[in-house]
Parts: sequence; structure tokens; C-alpha cells
Amino acid sequence: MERVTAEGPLLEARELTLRFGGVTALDGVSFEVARGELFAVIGPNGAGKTSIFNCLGGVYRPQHGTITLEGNGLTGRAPAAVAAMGVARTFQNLGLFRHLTLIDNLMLGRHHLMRTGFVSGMVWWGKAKREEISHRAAVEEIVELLELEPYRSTPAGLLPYGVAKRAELGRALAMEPKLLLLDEPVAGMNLEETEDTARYLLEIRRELGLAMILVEHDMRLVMDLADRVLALDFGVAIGTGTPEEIQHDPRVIDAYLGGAA
Ligand SMILES: Nc1ncnc2c1ncn2[C@@H]1O[C@H](COP(=O)(O)OP(=O)(O)OP(=O)(O)O)[C@@H](O)[C@H]1O
Repeated sequence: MERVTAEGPLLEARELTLRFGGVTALDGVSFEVARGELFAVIGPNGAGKTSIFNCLGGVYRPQHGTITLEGNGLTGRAPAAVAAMGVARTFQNLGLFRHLTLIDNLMLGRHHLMRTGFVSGMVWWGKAKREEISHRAAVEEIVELLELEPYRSTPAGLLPYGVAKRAELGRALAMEPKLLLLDEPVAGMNLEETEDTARYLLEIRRELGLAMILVEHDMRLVMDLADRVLALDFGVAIGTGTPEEIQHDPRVIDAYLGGAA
């Protein structure tokens, strides 16, 4: 039965197990994400981080376990249905339309929120026009928040890399999600771009109160930004806690930080 609860965690993942043939990518992983929380998932290569995102985003269906968003079942739903429930995602490889301008890419992010289709838009011109204006206003707020004004009319394919990643973040925000999944948001960035991204993520949390799950190899970024961290190793959750707790957890040091040192 569908229900919406104002209390309790925003997202709840219980005992997720995902297997590919003989490989167990996730082995009974449980975690919760609170409203407004910046939650990070870390672990060495092959630990299961992408598998978690793919289960949350509806790309993979875990063989065992449940995922709920505000108490509503999300497990096994198709990616479009999961997006419509309020889960947005950014990708390691950019998910923008190269030939469309930045503004049009952001408008596309709002597509599922638009009520007026093409034909009804012609019939109900006034209503469609009003809807268009309100969507454009929402997009303008994102442009301002992410300081994208100088690039608004630039085709996405011509944007500098760091700006294109920011535009992708903007496209995800344009969906007005309840939860944002960030897949290695600073991969391939230089130090300045990385610091800018950290600043924008903090701004998003502060201004929008949006919950985010971050998968990232850059440990400094994770430890600086995250409220809580889940550490995985070989598909098993080996620790959950504040960055401080995780950095001092012997199992995590052994599995990950120790290995990287
Ligand atoms: N589609 C698939 N088919 C078979 N095995 C897979 C598939 N996807 C993931 N795996 C396996 O599941 C395990 C977890 O992979 P996953 O990609 O989730 O790890 P990860 O922590 O994201 O790694 P990385 O940091 O390298 O991106 C690995 O052993 C991987 O080889």
C-alpha cells in the first residue's frame, strides 16, 4: 500500500543483495538517508558502489531486500518510474544533449513535471504559456544558484568540462527531486573545479535542503562534505558513521584507507 510519511528516514534500504551469476555485488546491505542529509558511499574498486546506485535508480533489481522512499516501495520499479517518484541522478559520463543549449537541457530536466502536451498546448495556449513561464522561472533559479548565466545559450557540447558537469547537476535539480544521486561528481576535475563543485553541493544542501547520496573516490571531498558515510568492501557494509568515525574505523582502514595509503 502506498503511503507518505513526514517522519522517519527519506530513504530506507534493507538487506539489499544483488548477484551476477557467481559474483555477489551486494551482500545484505542496509542503510538509511535522512531528509537533507549528504550521505556518501565509499569503497575500493568493485566494492559495490555503482551497484547500489543502479538498485536505487531502478536499473538493477536486487534478488533480495527492499528500498523505500518516504515509505513507498521503490524496489524493482523501472528507471522512469523511480525518477517520477523523485530520485534524480547524475552520471560519470555526461548525460547532456550536446546540440541543445544549456537552458534547453535544463528545461528537458523538467519534462516529467510538464502537464501540457504538444496538442493540448496548442488548444489551451494560455494555460500552456503560463506553464512554460513557471518552468522557465524555476530553471532561472537553478542557473542563478549554480552561476551558469554566462553559458545559458551555449550548446552543451561546447561547454568547458567543469561547467558541463555543473550543467548536468542543474539538469538533475530541474527535476525537483527529493533525492539526488551523484556518481563521482568530481571525476576528471582539476583542483579548482573540485573545490567549486564542493561549494555548489554545500549551497544546494543549504538552499534547497535536498538529500544527496554521493559515490566518490576523492576521499578529501567525501570527508569534507558528507554528514555520514557508508563503507563497502566486497559488497558488504563494513561501517556506517560520521566521516570522523569512518576514518578511525579499523575495518575501513584495513579495507580501504590503509590500502590506498
Ligand atoms: N553487469 C554486471 N555483470 C557482472 N558483474 C557485475 C556487473 N556489474 C557489477 N558487477 C560486479 O559486481 C561487483 C561490484 O561492482 P560495482 O561496479 O558495483 O563496484 P564499484 O564499487 O562501483 O566499483 P568502481 O569503484 O570500480 O566503480 C564487481 O565485482 C563487479 O565486477
